[in-house]
Amino acid sequence: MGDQREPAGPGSVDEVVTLLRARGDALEALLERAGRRREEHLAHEGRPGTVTYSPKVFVPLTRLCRDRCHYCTFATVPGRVPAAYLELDEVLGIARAGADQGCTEVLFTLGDRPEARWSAADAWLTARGYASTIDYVRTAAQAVLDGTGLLPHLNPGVMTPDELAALRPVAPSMGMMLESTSTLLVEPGGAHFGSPDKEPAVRLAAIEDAGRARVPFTTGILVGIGESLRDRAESLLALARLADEYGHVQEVIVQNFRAKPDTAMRGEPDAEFDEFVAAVAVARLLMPLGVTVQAPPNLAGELGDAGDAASDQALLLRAGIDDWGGVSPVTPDHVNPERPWPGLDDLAAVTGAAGFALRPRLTVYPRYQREPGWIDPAVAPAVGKLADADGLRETERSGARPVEMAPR
Ligand SMILES: O=c1nc2n(C[C@H](O)[C@H](O)[C@H](O)CO)c3cc(O)ccc3cc-2c(=O)[nH]1
Ligand SMILES: C[C@H]1O[C@@H](n2cnc3c(N)ncnc32)[C@H](O)[C@@H]1O
Ligand code: MET
Ligand code: SF4
Repeated sequence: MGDQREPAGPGSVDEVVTLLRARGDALEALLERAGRRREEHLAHEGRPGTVTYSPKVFVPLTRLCRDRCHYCTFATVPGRVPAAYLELDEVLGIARAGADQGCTEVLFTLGDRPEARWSAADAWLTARGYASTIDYVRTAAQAVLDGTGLLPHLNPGVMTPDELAALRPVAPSMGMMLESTSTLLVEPGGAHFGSPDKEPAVRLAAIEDAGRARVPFTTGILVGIGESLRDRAESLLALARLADEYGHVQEVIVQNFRAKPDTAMRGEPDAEFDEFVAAVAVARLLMPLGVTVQAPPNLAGELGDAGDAASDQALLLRAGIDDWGGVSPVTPDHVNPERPWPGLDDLAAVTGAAGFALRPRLTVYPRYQREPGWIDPAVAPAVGKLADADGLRETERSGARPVEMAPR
């Protein structure tokens, strides 16, 4: 993987900020550059003309969390949930429903270390003999592997080196968003005030630890949480450096937080989306070849307006994404529950109209399957059973239909 880094262009923070500001003709030029870089990336990976997604189910193992991110509606209090954690049979029920629909991924997304804050979480774990939330994640992921053959992707927040090592045999990939390198956000009034796990130094160190542990890793940034353009530039540069140094960053998610209607950007929805699209394009330019750039399709467009979603999705494709992330025929996006998944036919149509074939993939990307040392021997057979010859997922077996490609 070592030689994949080419000078992708913008080097200094100032240059990156200028690109993030691009609008009008400058934005058009940026999108074209990013599109060319995506073609280069896909050729480098041996899958030209292919945009992927992961057919998945979402397992919100616990919605209790020790952090208090101001944008998060996922985290809640013990009184509002039937139990602190899902039981193993509930997890398996969700995974089996996914298997029936051709899914290959079980996404474990959960609150960070809730036992450090909530006695209900601590009591639940203790009663069942688990030492920590991460210990229970390991058991639940193993149960999914054994019971369904689906592949766990683990997104449990900050992990220590010991925890990464413990989880590696039960999941071919893990992830954690950097969110932002902005230290101001952790100060009073900031979106991360009261969230010790969102301290930028802690997050950067955890992503680095995942690299040392050789865990194929998903990370990314959240756009529009009060960070400045300079913060955004520094965040993307930091991720590019980590990807370059350790080679473990399989994908970078650029996720848009949509500011609520009563905040500063009210009345400028297009400007807001252009700003997000510029961030996507800049991510593509900065990342080494081999790093997928992902944007979720369900956060595009005005809620309930299919045409608007389709045109926003088309813009994301122009900005250089090559993946839509996890899409579920079974479970909602529990992090953004008001935003339903697009139908696969619609997503295939948008992707096809842009000149790409939409293909299902596994949680772990093909290059980590090809190169030795990335996937733990304990979980490698489960990956092998689901993978096509090229390391993606066979289209027929996933329930997704092949798409006619429009001329480019
Ligand atoms: O449905 C979602 N999937 C999310 N995913 C899942 C992602 O779309 C896929 O699981 C990965 O691409 C692996 O296939 C994340 C995965 C990570 O590792 C880190 C953050 C996220 C964030 C989300 C999210 O907000 N909603
Ligand atoms: C799982 C990931 O989802 C993102 N996340 C959390 N809350 C929101 C929201 N309201 N809108 C968009 N993304 C969000 C964070 O980046 C987290 O790491
Ligand atoms: C629901 S948020 C995703 C997982 C973890 N709590 C984090 O913020 O990183
Ligand atoms: S750490 Fe994750 S689950 Fe917890 S409040 Fe923040 S975004 Fe929500």
